[in-house]
Amino acid sequence: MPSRQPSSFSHQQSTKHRATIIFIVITVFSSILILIGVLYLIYYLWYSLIHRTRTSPLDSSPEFLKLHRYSYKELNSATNGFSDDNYIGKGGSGTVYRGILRNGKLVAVKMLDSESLDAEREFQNEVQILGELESQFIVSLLGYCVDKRKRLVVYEYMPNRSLQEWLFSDRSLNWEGRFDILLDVSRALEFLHRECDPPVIHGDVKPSNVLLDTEFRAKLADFGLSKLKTEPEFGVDLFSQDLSGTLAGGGVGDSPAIGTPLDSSTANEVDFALALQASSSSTPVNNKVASPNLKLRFTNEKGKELSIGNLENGGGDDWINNKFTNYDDDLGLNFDNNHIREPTMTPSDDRKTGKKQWGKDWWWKQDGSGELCSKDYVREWIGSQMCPSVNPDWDDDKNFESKDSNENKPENEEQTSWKRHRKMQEWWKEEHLDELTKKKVDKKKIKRKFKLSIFRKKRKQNHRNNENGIDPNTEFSFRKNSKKNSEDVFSRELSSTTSMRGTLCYVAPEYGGYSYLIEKTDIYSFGVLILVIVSGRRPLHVLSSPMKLEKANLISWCRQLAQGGDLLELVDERLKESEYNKTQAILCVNLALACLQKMPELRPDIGDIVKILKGEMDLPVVPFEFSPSPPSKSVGKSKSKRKNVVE
Ligand SMILES: Nc1ncnc2c1ncn2[C@@H]1O[C@H](COP(=O)(O)OP(=O)(O)OP(=O)(O)O)[C@@H](O)[C@H]1O
Repeated sequence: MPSRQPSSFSHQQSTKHRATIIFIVITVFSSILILIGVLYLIYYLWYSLIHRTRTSPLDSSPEFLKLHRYSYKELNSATNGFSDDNYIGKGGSGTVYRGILRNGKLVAVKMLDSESLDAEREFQNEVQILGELESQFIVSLLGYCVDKRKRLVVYEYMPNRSLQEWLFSDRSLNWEGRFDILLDVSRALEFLHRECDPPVIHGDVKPSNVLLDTEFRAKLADFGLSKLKTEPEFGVDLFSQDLSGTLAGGGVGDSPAIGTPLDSSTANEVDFALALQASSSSTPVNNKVASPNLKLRFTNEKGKELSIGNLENGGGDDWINNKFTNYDDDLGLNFDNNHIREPTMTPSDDRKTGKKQWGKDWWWKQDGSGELCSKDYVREWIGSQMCPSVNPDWDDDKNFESKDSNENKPENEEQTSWKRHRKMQEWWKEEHLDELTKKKVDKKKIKRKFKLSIFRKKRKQNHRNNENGIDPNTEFSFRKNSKKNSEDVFSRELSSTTSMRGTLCYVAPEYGGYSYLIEKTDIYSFGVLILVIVSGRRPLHVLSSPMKLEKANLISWCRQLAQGGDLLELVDERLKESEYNKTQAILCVNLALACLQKMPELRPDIGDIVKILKGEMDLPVVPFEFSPSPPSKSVGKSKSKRKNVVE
């Protein structure tokens, strides 16, 4: 009996021990489970939070719902991992690849540059606007992909790529093909301006945005910069707002020819963006005039500096030179210094005439010997972008003020340069502050828009690109992250501005940064497109001899010819090798002249353009500034429209 007691005790002990172990195990397990649950919950909350911020706000918008949403995996396999073999081209906002979807459909996939805010905006624009459009003249948007930070858009594939690739290469388009393309683009614009409600302004009409299908019918693409014409913009009449009562005679009918020099009081009223185009007026200038505010410098073959012109305001040239020395390279312009001679007109001559020449009439010099070159063109344009009153970078200059005031000390090169820079600012203030105030521009907003530093950075990058052998025959596109590869004509970022849109030479003069984008802005670009299609060359293109510099600016050259030359001189030499429709070519050039008028309201509207191209309507009266006969009011009032067609 006594021997049983210890055994029962040990049994009790072991049961208790087991229970403790089970309890501990259960506690540990449940704690682990609870911990895992809590961690999962935290992860889930974190993930959904992150996921939500990465989802495009447009995801729930009706346009998105209508469009097909592709997965990144799907597009990745369609393009074979975005392989080089499928690479089509690079634009200002992304890279385009050819792809084959699972259903066998051929598509073009554009991968937007993910780092850029502009890319996000362009993505939303493209999807919201293009996603809504259905027309045989507009490239179809098939779908999109949003994957974390990646943004992709899927378009119908256009086998013959862009018009640019046909116009500026060895391949050639015959006259009929070119004319049909013009008609198609005009119908695309007619659809956008007249059939869409609200109207859509494309904002970037140019050859690389005209895509060609198998039959070489054209479709307008790239709505990244496009804009819906919103309510407050209806009826906005930019020019009558700003210029009425300031131009001689006040009304349009009595206003001077667009190209006629204005006196200094009226010149202040002209939109500073006129300089953007540098599309000089057709009015010949009898005196060779350098921009009174720019001393122009070139280097001859031996590296010796040629100095052209003087500075009324004392400087700015070094600054401009330092900053933009390579722009002629960037534009692919070769200079034959023999063409560059000293202008005979000095600033004092300029004062005598009482006319401000800046931004006007400076490109083309009547006697053909004092032409300025594209460097000046770019300088003038750049100058127009550098609004000192609103550009934070100009403030740096204050640092040099003390140095400037210390006149006893000899100036070093840097000081001289900055002094000129400051004078340039003052001049700019003088020239443009009025306009800015008149337009009630929110200066803070503009300050953000004119980020010179970004421009400088980009300029350096572009220069590097140039050194790396990238084709310098380029168009300047006001877009971010332009890194097209060497086989492609690439766009270049000049500003981070949100409203500065379009492509240099194609953008209308009134649209210089912050004015309204209106239908007539597209009409201007269409005018440039006509000339480019007819001539088969870029709007700004300087070749070494035998082409003279006066022909470098296509628009100016066309305006010159309109005043007494043969418009058919503009026609692409490749077309001249065989028969082409000369009547149609003349009609096109005259139509271009009408579209290129500086006053937007004088440009024909797209409905009329389509009718004119179809032969259903006569050309409008050619602006008397382009008339071969001396400008007179009676010409403008001529009853016979056809008589005014320049031939
Ligand atoms: N749907 C398409 N089908 C075939 N090729 C296309 C299509 N879309 C674009 N491409 C090609 O890809 C190139 C790049 O197009 P993208 O629209 O990105 O830039 P871009 O129009 O050349 O320049 P930017 O964006 O600066 O205006 C075009 O020049 C064109 O040749």
